[in-house]
Amino acid sequence: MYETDLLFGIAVILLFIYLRTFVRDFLKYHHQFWKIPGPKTLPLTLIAYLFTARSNADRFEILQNLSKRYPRYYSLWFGTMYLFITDDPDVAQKLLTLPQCVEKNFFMDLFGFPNGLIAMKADKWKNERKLLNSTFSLPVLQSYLPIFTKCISKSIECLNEKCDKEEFDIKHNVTVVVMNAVMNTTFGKDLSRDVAETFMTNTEKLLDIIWKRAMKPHYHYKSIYSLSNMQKEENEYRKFIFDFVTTEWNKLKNNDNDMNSVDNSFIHHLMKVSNNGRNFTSEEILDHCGTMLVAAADTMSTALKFTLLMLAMHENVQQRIVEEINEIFGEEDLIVDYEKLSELKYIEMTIKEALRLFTPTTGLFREVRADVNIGIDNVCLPKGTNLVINVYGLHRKKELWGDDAHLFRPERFSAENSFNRHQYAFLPFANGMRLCIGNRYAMIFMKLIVVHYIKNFHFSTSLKYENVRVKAGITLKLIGNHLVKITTRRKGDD
Ligand code: HEM
Repeated sequence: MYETDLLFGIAVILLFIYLRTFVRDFLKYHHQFWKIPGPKTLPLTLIAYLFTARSNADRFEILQNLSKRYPRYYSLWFGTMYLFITDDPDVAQKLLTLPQCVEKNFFMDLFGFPNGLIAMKADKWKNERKLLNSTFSLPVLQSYLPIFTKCISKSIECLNEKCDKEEFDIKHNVTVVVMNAVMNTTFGKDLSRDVAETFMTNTEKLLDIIWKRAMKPHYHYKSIYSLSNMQKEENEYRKFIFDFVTTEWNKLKNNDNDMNSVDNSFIHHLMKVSNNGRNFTSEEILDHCGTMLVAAADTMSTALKFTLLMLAMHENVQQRIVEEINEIFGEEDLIVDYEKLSELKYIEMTIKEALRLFTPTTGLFREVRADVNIGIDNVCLPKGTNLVINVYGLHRKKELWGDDAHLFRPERFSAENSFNRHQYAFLPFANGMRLCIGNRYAMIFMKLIVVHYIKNFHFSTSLKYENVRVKAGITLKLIGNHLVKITTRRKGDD
């Protein structure tokens, strides 16, 4: 009896908190809510609607269908949150370039690492970003080329073991090569295969839990979430990553020799910034490094897994890449410096097309800090509105990409075909004020992987393009495995 009363009491209190927040926010936003198109359900109805969906993939589809039903933009209540969602490039451009929209919203607070660039509050972010830009300058990135090449050579040795055999999930190999490259350029350190995979597994699980929490409005309340098993799991994954970064940092900090040996890495460049007047605390250094590892690892491995799968499915594209490699390198062994890398235009187009269809980051989240006019239909968003740029929807819009928007066709990124394209139609790395700091890093590394892998192996798969299904998370996920078969590419195969 006592327990039932207690549970009833808790339920009443929670309902009260919920209704109070909802009524407060509803009074604040209702003028907009009625003006802007969107499902006019009460928040609880929409949540029920989303929850009756069988799976994460269905939920993602429901949200994407809403974008089709309300072209350009719409608004809805999600729990007690008022969301403004757009897949329109003009609106995206306006919002992503406005100082009033530089703040990340509540979803990004869940990411953690508050002193890292991704989740950092806007007031601090502006200066910090200026300082950190130097750690991703072109000379720094060019100096990473030999490191990337070494990691890729090791990866090719591992792939050789799978060559001319059965189909396998390329995920594991991609994970290891990405983690190794990122660890080397962050801490100047190699990882064993096991450690690389464990780090990636913890990262994926952490991001998965953050996403699940974001999708469950009752867990937006810290008091409720802290009682859940998800919170315990999240702590575990976070602790793994935090301990990992702390151990690496302590090793370097306590040993000058070690610090000198990593003079070509993010931590070294960060210390240079720190010694030049902006003294970072240990906490800030750990958050910056943790952010870089997590931000780089999951996004790049997602992008690469989809790119390789697309190559395996599109023989004609692979063939065109082989021709490009032959044109640029002839019969010589691959020695890929920055100039040669810049000449690999078709590989770049291929990666961009994979990033368009399978953008690792499906949405961008912001909070409006002062009332803003979105620049069309005289819509004004009040302070506090949560913005979502639906990048996945934007990248597949027929109005922007043509009737064949759903097809994998790298040619749409040729210079002539891109000439008239809206600057904000393609946002895999965001754009505007909080553009991804690692975008050039990612493109260099991914191009290098593709040129080496395709020079060495022919990719195929039994999977069919028309059966590819995805689900959203912090990064996009394929439903099923990235199955490929690789065979040795011999001279004359092309
Ligand atoms: C294919 C690979 C990548 C993709 C698709 C990607 C995507 C993105 C996107 C969409 C954002 C903006 C997030 C937002 O506005 O909420 C972002 C920010 C960021 N990314 Fe990347 N990223 C990639 C690779 C990398 C790499 C390699 C690094 C570091 C080595 C990195 C570090 C960051 C950081 C630190 C931010 C926060 C920037 C800021 O707010 O100033 N990313 N990334």
